[in-house]
Amino acid sequence: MGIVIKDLTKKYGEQLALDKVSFSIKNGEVVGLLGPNGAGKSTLMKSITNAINPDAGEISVNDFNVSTQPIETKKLIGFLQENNPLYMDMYVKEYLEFVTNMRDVKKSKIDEVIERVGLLPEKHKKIHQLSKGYKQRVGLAQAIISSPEILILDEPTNGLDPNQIIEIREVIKEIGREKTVILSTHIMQEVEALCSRVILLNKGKIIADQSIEEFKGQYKSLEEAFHILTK
Ligand SMILES: Nc1ncnc2c1ncn2[C@@H]1O[C@H](COP(=O)(O)OP(=O)(O)OP(=O)(O)O)[C@@H](O)[C@H]1O
Repeated sequence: MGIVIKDLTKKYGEQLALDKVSFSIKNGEVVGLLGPNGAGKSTLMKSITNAINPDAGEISVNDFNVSTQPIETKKLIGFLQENNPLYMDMYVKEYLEFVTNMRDVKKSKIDEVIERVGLLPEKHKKIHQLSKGYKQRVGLAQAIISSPEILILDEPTNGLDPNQIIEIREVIKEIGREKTVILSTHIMQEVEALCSRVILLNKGKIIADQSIEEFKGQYKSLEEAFHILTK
């Protein structure tokens, strides 16, 4: 059960983005995925969610194989993608209604999720009229609307103001009490606030995989660990 990844490899042309990456995540863990720009974090997240096809290796989610049983695995996962692709011409509610239709989710979840991610004051707007932070909330809303067992968030607080960062972190924290969460971020504070474990990627390889406590035992801070391990 959980997420099991074996020897995952992905190349874009000559660029090796993931190089035989292997690890497992137990259900209920909240894992921070860290690494410098271009380390392979988004590629890894897109592979787990079946948004791209790896060249080699295997991924299973709750014992379903991501490449051969995509329907089963997609039902288990909510995904907030990097750059948060949304239908800009739709109203917030209209878009979330579209998502509920696609994923076979009850319409009653729409109002619940709008409130949960703090979209109430902006719900009457079209998505293109929203500020970046509120667009990010719509992305988070679509990721959690089906109450997925696993939530994968690619830089979820990117572009948010400090107040919004705190609010969105609270939402993620609450979800992380019950569900499995993998999130990528460049903000070390965020990892410390939300995650119990860190997987550090560099040039497509895992260079560290341990608990926050273990990192803190070995280094002055998570920032120092990142700096020393990735330079
Ligand atoms: N569609 C693509 N075509 C070609 N190369 C790509 C593509 N997507 C990613 N890459 C390359 O793969 C490598 C890993 O990129 P990826 O986006 O997974 O890194 P990342 O860790 O998420 O980086 P960042 O922190 O900057 O978001 C990089 O060298 C990147 O240029």
